Amino acid sequence: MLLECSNLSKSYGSVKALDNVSFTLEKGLSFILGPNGSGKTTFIKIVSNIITPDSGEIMILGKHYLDLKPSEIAFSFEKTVFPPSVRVIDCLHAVGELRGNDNTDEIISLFDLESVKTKKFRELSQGYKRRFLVASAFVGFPDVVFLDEPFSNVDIVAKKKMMETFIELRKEINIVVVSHVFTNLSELDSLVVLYNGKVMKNLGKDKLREIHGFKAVFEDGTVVINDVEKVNRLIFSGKRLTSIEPLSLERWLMELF
Ligand SMILES: Nc1ncnc2c1ncn2[C@@H]1O[C@H](COP(=O)(O)OP(=O)(O)OP(=O)(O)O)[C@@H](O)[C@H]1O
Repeated sequence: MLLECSNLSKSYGSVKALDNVSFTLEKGLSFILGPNGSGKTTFIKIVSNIITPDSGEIMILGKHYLDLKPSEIAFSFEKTVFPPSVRVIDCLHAVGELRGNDNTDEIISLFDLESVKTKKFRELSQGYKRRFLVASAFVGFPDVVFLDEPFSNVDIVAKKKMMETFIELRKEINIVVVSHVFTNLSELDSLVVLYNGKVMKNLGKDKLREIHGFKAVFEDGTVVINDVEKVNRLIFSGKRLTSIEPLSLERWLMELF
């Protein structure tokens, strides 16, 4: 197991941003998903020690989360700003030195930063800034990387490439993506869905692969998911079936809300 979060709570005044949240993440590639205001940022701020929880515990790779060293855990935040005049390549080298393993060249190649490596942070487009911030978390190949909204401002081609890179890297590095957008859900090793500060779903690899089937909609608005007997019963009771369509993991997720 990669991460165990137990009874985690954090309130801002009367707002319960995380309300007694417990979940587990498997090693590999995981997503923590949720709509705006569900508590995702609060969680990543706690893990990165920016804020302290009111109660609860997080264990990562068998250690208390605050006991992990910079060579073991890394973060990419949505709103991180690097010094504007620092060059991409110099910044990645500095991170590599800090983590005791400077594999900047490999990172530049993995995240397609070759064309901008000599540019200064302020010269990067929003999409390249995001790619650079995400890439910087992987320098030195820490044991686990937390990525806050890694796909924001990234075009669809770069997003696809980034996701392929995550899928490739997960054999060596545990990756936790915190996001309100999702992709390739069936390839994940675990998924947590947060909603209003609570865990709505926590699924591992096997369950994620199981979510497929069908969705039947009846004329009176009744929706039946993956229940052939119920569909038969409703048809026998005289209800008219208006549509039946395949159910994907993405559709299943949307049905939750
Ligand atoms: N510093 C703060 N002070 C007061 N309330 C806060 C603060 N930070 C977050 N909140 C509230 O806590 C709740 C959870 O916020 P959080 O930012 O963790 O959600 P989120 O899932 O990351 O949302 P988003 O996707 O919009 O970034 C929201 O109701 C938010 O308004």
